[in-house]
Amino acid sequence: MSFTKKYKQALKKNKSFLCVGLDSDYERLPDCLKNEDNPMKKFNKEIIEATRDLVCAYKPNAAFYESAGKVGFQAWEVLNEQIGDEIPVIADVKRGDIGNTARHYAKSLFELNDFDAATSNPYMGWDAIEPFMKYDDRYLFVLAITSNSSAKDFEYYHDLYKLVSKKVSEWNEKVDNRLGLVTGATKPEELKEIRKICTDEILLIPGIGTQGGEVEKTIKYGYGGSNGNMVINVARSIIFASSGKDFAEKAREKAKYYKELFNNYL
Ligand SMILES: O=C(O)c1cc(=O)[nH]c(=O)n1[C@@H]1O[C@H](COP(=O)(O)O)[C@@H](O)[C@H]1O
Repeated sequence: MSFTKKYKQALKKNKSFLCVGLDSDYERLPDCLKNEDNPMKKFNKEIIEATRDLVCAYKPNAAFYESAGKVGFQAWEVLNEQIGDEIPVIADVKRGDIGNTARHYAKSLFELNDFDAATSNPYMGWDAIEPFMKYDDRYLFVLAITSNSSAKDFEYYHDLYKLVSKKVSEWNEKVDNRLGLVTGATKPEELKEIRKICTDEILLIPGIGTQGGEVEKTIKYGYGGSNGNMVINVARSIIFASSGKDFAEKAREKAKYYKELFNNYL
């Protein structure tokens, strides 16, 4: 099933714009898991089981898996299986490279690992994106305005984030609307501008929770098309809500809180 279809089904079933970020930092895993064969795998399993009816997507960020070495690679490889067929998985890898190399990134993410979507840095332009689009049921989220303070170094220059949004909207005509944008929740006014350009694209919106992003404005400005088209990511505030034995239970409570908070502003 395509990313878009899976996303829409999960949205409808769970009535939630929440995406749980599986940024399972090895150093922060609860002590009670330290004796497991693979603590990261077990942690993810518990978090997924505790939240799967509360989300429209999951977003694991590759950095946390790569930095854990073998344990991390093993945990990365089983994510799709652990999550199952009903919830889409966005591999946050921010890949962007010359076409020949990008082809291998796409193969790794969409063939070997079978993720539903990925993230990409658009700095190198269309030929860095095209190889991902050869997989005609997959989706790619392109960075437009990021949540960090140094976004100002490049992303505002000549309104670069708006140019990226315009390009994505243009490209979408040739790739059957399989490109979306990443727009940080810490920058709601820019999100509003992006939504004017990309009226129907799915927006991946990180930055709520630990980074202090704006919830009310995010929902107000981010909602697009007939069913909202937002994937609002929260990672640390949910998955590390407790470092005790009740970590999964507390993660569920937090996920429920965010799901309802988002829905209250609709
Ligand atoms: O592409 C992203 O997901 C992303 C873009 C951005 O502008 N800001 C941002 O925080 N992210 C990612 O979103 C997640 C945010 O995690 P928390 O701050 O713990 O909720 C991390 O995986 C970041 O790498």
